[in-house]
Amino acid sequence: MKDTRHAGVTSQFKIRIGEKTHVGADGTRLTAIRELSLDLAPESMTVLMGPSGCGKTTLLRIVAGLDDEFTGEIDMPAHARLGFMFQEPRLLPWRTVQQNIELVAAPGFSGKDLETLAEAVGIAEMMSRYPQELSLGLARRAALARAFSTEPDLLLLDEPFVSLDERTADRLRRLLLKVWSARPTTAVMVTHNPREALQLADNLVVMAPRPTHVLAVESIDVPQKDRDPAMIEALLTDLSKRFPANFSEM
Ligand SMILES: Nc1ncnc2c1ncn2[C@@H]1O[C@H](COP(=O)(O)OP(=O)(O)OP(=O)(O)O)[C@@H](O)[C@H]1O
Repeated sequence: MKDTRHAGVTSQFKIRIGEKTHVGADGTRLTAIRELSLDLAPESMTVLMGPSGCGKTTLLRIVAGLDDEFTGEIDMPAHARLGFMFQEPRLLPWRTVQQNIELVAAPGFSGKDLETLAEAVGIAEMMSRYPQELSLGLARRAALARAFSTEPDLLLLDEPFVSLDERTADRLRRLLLKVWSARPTTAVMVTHNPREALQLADNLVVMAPRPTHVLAVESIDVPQKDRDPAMIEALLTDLSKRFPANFSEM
């Protein structure tokens, strides 16, 4: 499944940020990122782990093209399609789940593709419902389906499973791996949950406090489906010794 990934292959996504400074309404300047360089391995899951407020969302917003007030460059193929999944599902309330997905789906995404995806993420029965009729867990499933329906070249996930109960979060992580393995795409995810990071990441990016940059990139070579709790705990013990600010219990 994952043998389509080639860690040695040149990245199509290169992030080079000299500096990103936020300017508050009162003129206060706050530098969130300084000298950050990161290449995303093709069809890999890159997970960003950094102290609270270090600049992770700022980084995702820049990569997404939502913020262009920075020095540096984001190198990606022209016409690369981006998919997003944020903490808030951000579904349009006046459209059904199906309409929300169809609105952003890739041109070649057929009705059959939609059916298959809805089935895979467990929302087949919910397609004619409106977002406010869904629990947060179901709304996140819909958001996951919407993100994949765009058939993205780059998928950006900003704490997609935060504030869900652990069982629901775990189910959603499995769903993410399932749909992602069926159609591997280059992905970047932000999380505060070290176990989640170790369960999902091919490459784990250890980020410095603000102004943030990359402290280390740890590759986890064992396929996600073969990682058991004992292995995750062993990795976590090792990382929390080396990077206590990023991997201590949160
Ligand atoms: N639009 C903005 N204007 C001013 N300051 C901002 C703006 N957006 C973010 N910041 C500040 O920049 C810093 C980095 O914010 P960011 O949201 O990127 O951090 P984060 O690592 O994603 O945080 P968290 O871990 O809490 O989710 C924070 O101090 C934040 O308050």
